[in-house]
Amino acid sequence: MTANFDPDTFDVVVIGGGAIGENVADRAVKGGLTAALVEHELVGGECSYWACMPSKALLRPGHALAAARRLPGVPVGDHLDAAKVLARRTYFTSNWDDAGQVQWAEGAGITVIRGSARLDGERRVVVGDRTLIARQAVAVCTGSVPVIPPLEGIADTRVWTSRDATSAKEVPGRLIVLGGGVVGVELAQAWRRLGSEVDLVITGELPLPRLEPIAGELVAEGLREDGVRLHTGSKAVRVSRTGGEIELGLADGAVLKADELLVATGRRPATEHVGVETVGLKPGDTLHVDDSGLVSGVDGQWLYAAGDVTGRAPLTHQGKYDARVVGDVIAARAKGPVETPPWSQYAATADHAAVPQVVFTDPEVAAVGLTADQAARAGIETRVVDLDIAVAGSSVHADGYRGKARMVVDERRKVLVGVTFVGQDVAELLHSATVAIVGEVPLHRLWHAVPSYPTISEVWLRLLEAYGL
Ligand SMILES: Cc1cc2nc3c(=O)[nH]c(=O)nc-3n(C[C@H](O)[C@H](O)[C@H](O)COP(=O)(O)OP(=O)(O)OC[C@H]3O[C@@H](n4cnc5c(N)ncnc54)[C@H](O)[C@@H]3O)c2cc1C
Ligand SMILES: NC(=O)c1ccc[n+]([C@@H]2O[C@H](COP(=O)([O-])OP(=O)(O)OC[C@H]3O[C@@H](n4cnc5c(N)ncnc54)[C@H](O)[C@@H]3O)[C@@H](O)[C@H]2O)c1
Repeated sequence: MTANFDPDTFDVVVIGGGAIGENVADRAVKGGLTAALVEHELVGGECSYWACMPSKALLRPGHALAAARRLPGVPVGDHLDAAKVLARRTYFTSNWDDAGQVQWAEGAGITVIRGSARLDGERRVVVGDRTLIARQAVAVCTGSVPVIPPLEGIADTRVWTSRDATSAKEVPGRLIVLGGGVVGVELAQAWRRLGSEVDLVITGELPLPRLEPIAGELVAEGLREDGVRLHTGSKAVRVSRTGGEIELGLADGAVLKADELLVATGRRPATEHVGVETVGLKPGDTLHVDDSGLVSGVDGQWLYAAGDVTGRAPLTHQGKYDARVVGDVIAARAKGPVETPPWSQYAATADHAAVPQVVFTDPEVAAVGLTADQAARAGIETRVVDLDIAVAGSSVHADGYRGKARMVVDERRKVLVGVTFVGQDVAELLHSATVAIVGEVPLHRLWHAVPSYPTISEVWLRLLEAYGL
C-alpha cells in the first residue's frame, strides 16, 4: 500500500458510495491500494435504502401468505398486518441510517468522505473545498435516477418515484403505477397485497417487455388475480392533483383517480453533476466502458466506471461483479501492464453472455442470458424449448402450481444461451442456469446433472428430454 501522507491524495478515488462504489473501493484496498469513497447521501446507495432491500421486504410477506393459501391445512388469515410489514421493511433499511455501512467501509480500510464530488480534470476530484488527487484512478459509480416522462402537468404535480414507493410510511388507499417494467410490476403487487387498490398503466399488451413473453403473460395473470387493474396499450398524457386526489389522463380519454401516482418509467445514468465535461464527456450521457471498466473516450487508463452509470446491466449483483473487476484491474495496473482477455479476472465478460435477473413478483421470473428474440437477432442458430413447469416437486409445492420454462439452445455449439423460469419460488433455480451458460456446459453433459426428486429442479430433466436427450 502506498503511504498516505497527504490526506487528500489516494491511489483511488471512488465517486458514489452505493453497493458498486463500495465494492470497487474494497477490491482496490484488498489489492494493496488506498481508496477514498465519496458519498453525498447514504453509504450503501439506492439498493440498501430505496430499491432492492425495501422492495423485497415489502413483497415477501404477501408471497408467504399467497403460498400458504395454496396449501390446504395451513391456517392463514385473510390479510397482511401492514404496520408490521412496513416496520420490517424499515428494519431492512436500518431506518435510512448508514452508520453500519460506514463502519463496514472504514473497517475494510476505505476512507469515507461525505459530500458531493465532481471531476476536475485528470485524476482530480473536488469535494466542497477539498481537491482529492487520485494517483492511479478515479472510478465513477454514481448510479442512476428515475426518468420522468414529459406528461402535461407533471412538473407541477407531486408524484411518487420508486424512492417514495419503497419508503412510504402508510398504505395508500388507491395507487396508480405508470410503467410495466420491473419496478412497476414489483411495486404494484407489493402495494396491492398490502391493501391498496392498484391501477397499472402500460403501453404494450404485456408487462416486462424486455423479458421472454411467458414472463409478461404469467405476471399479468398473477397481478389480475390479485385484483390489480391492468390498463394495456395505454398512453398517459396528462396529470394533475386537486387536494388529496391525483388524476391521470389517458390518450383514449379515460381518467384514473388515486391518492398517489408512482412513475416507474425507467432510469437514466446519473452523470449530470459529476464534472464529466472537464474530461471531455457530455453530462447526462451513459459512461460507456470496456470490459475492464475503463471509460471510453478518455485517454490515460485512469477513469473507470461501474454500476448503473455504465448502462451495462442495471442490477446490484452484476454491478458488483463489474466493480470487482474494476477494483482488481486498478490494483493490477498499478504494478504494470495487464492483459484483459475474456473470462479473465480483469474482464467483465459475463455482462455479454449471462446476466441473471429475478423479478420478485408472484409468480417470480428468473431469467439469464439471451431471450429467443435476442439470440436470433445476434445471428445465433437457435432451438427454443418451451414447457409448463409440471413436475412432482411443483405439484407438492403448491396446489394448482402454474409455471413455464423456456430454454434457448445454440444449435451449433449445443450449449444454452438463455433460460427463463416463471412460477412460484423459481428464483433459486436461476443459478443452475447461470452456471450452465457461463460454463458453456454441453447439453449431453448437462444431462448427467441429475435433479433431486421431488424438486422443481426436475424441470431441467423435462427440458432436456423435450430437446431430445
Ligand atoms: C425499486 C428498485 C428495486 C430494485 N431491485 C433490485 C433487485 O431486487 N435486485 C437487483 O439486483 N437490482 C435491483 N434494482 C437495481 C439496483 O438498485 C441498482 O442496479 C443498484 O442500486 C445500482 O448501484 P450503483 O452503486 O450503481 O448506484 P446507486 O445505488 O444509485 O449508488 C450511487 C451512489 O452515488 C451517490 N452519488 C451520486 N452522485 C454523487 C456525487 N456527485 N458525489 C457523491 N456521491 C454521489 C448516490 O448518492 C448513491 O449513493 C432495483 C432498482 C429499483 C429502483
Ligand atoms: N428485481 C430486480 O432485479 C429489479 C427490480 C427493480 C428494478 N430493477 C432494475 O432497475 C432498472 C429500472 O427499472 P424500471 O422498471 O424503472 O425500468 P425499465 O426500463 O425496466 O421499465 C420501464 C418501463 O416503463 C415503460 N415506459 C416508459 N415510458 C413510459 C410511459 N410514458 N408510460 C408508460 N410506460 C412507460 C417502458 O416501456 C418500460 O417497460 C431495471 O433495468 C431493472 O434492471 C431490478
